[in-house]
Amino acid sequence: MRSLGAAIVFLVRLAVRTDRRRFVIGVGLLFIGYLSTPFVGLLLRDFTNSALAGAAGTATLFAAGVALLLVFELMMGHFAHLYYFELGEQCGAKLEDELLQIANGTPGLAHLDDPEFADTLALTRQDVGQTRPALEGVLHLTGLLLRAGVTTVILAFVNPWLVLLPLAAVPPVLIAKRAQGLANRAREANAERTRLTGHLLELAADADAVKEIRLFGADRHLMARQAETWSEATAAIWRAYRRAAALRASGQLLFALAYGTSILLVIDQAVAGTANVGDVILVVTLAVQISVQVASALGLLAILQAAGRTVERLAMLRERATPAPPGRKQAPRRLRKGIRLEHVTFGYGDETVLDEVSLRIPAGSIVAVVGENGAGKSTLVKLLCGFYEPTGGRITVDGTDLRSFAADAWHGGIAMLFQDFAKLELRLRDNVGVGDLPRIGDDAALTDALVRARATETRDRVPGGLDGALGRAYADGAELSGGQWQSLGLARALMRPTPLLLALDEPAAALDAAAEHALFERFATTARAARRESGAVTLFVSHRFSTVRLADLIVVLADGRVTEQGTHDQLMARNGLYAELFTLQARVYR
Ligand SMILES: Nc1ncnc2c1ncn2[C@@H]1O[C@H](COP(=O)(O)OP(=O)(O)OP(=O)(O)O)[C@@H](O)[C@H]1O
Repeated sequence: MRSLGAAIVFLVRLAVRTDRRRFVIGVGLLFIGYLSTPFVGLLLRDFTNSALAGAAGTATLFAAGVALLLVFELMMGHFAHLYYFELGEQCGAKLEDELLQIANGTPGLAHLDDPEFADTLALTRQDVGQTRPALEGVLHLTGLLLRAGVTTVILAFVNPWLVLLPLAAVPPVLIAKRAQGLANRAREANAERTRLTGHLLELAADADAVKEIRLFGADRHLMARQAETWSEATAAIWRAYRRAAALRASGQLLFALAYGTSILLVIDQAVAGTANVGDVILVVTLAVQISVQVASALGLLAILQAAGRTVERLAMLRERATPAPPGRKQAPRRLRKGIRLEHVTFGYGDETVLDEVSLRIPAGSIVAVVGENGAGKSTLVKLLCGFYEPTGGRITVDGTDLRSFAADAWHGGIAMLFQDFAKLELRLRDNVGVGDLPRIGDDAALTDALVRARATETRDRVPGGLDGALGRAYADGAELSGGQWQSLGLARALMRPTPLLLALDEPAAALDAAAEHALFERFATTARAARRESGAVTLFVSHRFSTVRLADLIVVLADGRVTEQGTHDQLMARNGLYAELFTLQARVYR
């Protein structure tokens, strides 16, 4: 019940905050409509009595009154709907906004890696689509309660015992609440399976995955797994639904008993002469109304209980979201000394990924990070970008702890190409221009970045050039190769005029050898310009040693530790892992 109350308070507050005028008018019209219904019973009673007394004129007037009242009730409901429908949609949009804030307003990425947070976020996003029905549910339920109040008063005038009839609606409501809880628990217990089912379906329909899936003949296997998981999940959920339906039916049976008893009571009164036929018609009409109301209230309660869960989830997300504290420092405009990692330790969960990493990266230097798969190279880059905070040690920029900078300020100084760069299916201008939003409309700046990223050929392939659309999301969107998408990612990174950190995580992974060489040449030119302008540090992760050897400092990571560092010549002379890997690659590519 507490979560139900919380949902009602939450939704009413949200609606009032969103549009008070619309709320008041919508509620007013709806309640007027609801309150008019019981009076239909009174008019029917008077119609019956007049007809039986042979007063045809009065009876006709009452009959017309019934018709008018019914039309009035319908009209009020219709006009009210226009107001609260729109309001419900606005409330949903507001919650969507809040969820985006929660997901993006917390600095770093650690919260998104937390499975509980990610699951709750996904579930809440689904549920937010139900905001409008939930708000409608609150309004209708309140209307029903008001109507029940008026009905009770009218019934009390016929026979005081009849006030118990609306109360007889309470047990079915409580039983329905239990039934809904049963169904909810079953859905939650099977949420993992339901998610897996959805994922397997998406995988089978995903254009990128489908090639390999077909080639390996794995489609049947995946669909069989999907069908198996789906039938397991649905069997468990349907079992719970069947039990919930049986419980609800038992509640409704209780109400039907009360309904029959009250009609017998008033018929008995009529036989004894303490009530007239009109009273019998009145009670039958009101009892029918109550039974319809009980059925609608049960449906509304189910919606509101789900809304209660959403409110709880939202509260959990709000609690976990930690916006950056205000008053943090601004990042320097120019690097003077450089970046230092002092005994940096980090892990995504319990497992340590970086272990006591200490490094000095002087301002203006070009650093290459090498190491085997899973050694922690990308993680190191993400820590330098401030997406995660070290669990031990610290990273300093010109002597200042990275944690003390405002996240936005530090990100503003980073030009980054991620290993899993984003294929932003937007107009080409937006795809590249988001790298430096103030210059998104500056064709010269965009072209310069495309030239430096060697992406002009890609631009020329896109119908409409800078304003052409990219990707499958558009009917006329240009589809690009992996390397072409990456070249746009690089152009995006190069949009920033004076970065402090230019970071490229395997920039050449999708390029051929000639393109890689040309890329590094241009990259070195950009790095030298950035070094002059802002003392920028350039850091790149690569598995290609022909490129790596050109760096000022090469860092070898193994199992999350720095095992070697120095220039190419120093590391070759050391004859360690670097020398071994370099020689191996040189021999293969000779
Ligand atoms: N978001 C994440 N959540 C949990 N574990 C992660 C996450 N990202 C990476 N890891 C784990 O951290 C370890 C280091 O990953 P990282 O991507 O830093 O390696 P890498 O050296 O860049 O590898 P590669 O050369 O294959 O790109 C791996 O064991 C990986 O499974």
